[in-house]
Amino acid sequence: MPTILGQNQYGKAENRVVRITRDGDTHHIKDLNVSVALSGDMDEVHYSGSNANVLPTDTTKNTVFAFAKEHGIDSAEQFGMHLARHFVTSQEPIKRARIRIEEYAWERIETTDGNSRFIGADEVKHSFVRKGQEVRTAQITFDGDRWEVLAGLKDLTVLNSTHSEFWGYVKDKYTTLKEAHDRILATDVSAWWRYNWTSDEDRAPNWERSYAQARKHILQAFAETYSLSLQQTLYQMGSRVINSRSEIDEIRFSLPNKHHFLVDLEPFGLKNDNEVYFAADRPYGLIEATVLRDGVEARIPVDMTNL
Ligand SMILES: O=c1[nH]c(=O)c2[nH]c(=O)[nH]c2[nH]1
Repeated sequence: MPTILGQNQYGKAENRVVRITRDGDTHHIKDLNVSVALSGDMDEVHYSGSNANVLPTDTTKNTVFAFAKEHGIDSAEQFGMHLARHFVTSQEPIKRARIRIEEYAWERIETTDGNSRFIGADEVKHSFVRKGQEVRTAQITFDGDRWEVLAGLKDLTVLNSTHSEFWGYVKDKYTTLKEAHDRILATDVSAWWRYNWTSDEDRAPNWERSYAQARKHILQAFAETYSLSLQQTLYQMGSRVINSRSEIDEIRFSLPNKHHFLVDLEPFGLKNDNEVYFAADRPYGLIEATVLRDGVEARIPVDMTNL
């Protein structure tokens, strides 16, 4: 049976580009997932394998990152228009470009304590939390006599665009990681904490307020810690919760290190001054630990945060 080629398109999907714009020590973030689909005179590559009309998908990826540097990202629409116009007008065989973009919204982490040297008025200028993300969790156990209440959250996505370093680590023959003195630190916070209330004879905590306060302290500690490792940030977040909430004795975190790699723009004659990053989704570092009030026994199961 003879066959003919039908509709076809190609390009690089899901380019995760993060653009940081620095206005003094106030940083702005644009976080996009950009998919490029090109079509045009592409019969030959399908029929005979001739690549004469094919702009590599790898090039379309590079263009996304280079344009983030060269043109900035004012809006997803404008950025998409720049890209689409570029592909259609610069390559004769390309007749149509479809750019799909998802934009992830971030808001600044607020502080009310006024106790950090990194804080402006009431916001940390380089610390962000993803909008509308987290899921609140709870686990209640009762044996007819005693209560155990665990509470927590997951998918609370946070990012510091500076005040994070990672260096001085062990190096063996397989180590290739470059030491970082100014990197992005981003994670999806999963946490479980345990209330020390166990008996109906005692007054139970105000669950709503405790949750809101624990969340606030986690965010503020993340924003206000000058981090030398995600492990250190984790410990700061945990001890901030334990020290400020007497009703909580124990907190366990599972923190994926969401790596952001600086994109090498040198091949395109562009300098990347800590502005354009590739947000990798996997593999990721996974940093997990419990922080306890001194003298209490650890009860939160080690694998709780993976449930
Ligand atoms: O904060 C970090 N902790 C690590 O243990 C680690 N390991 C790594 O490769 N990068 C990082 N970052």
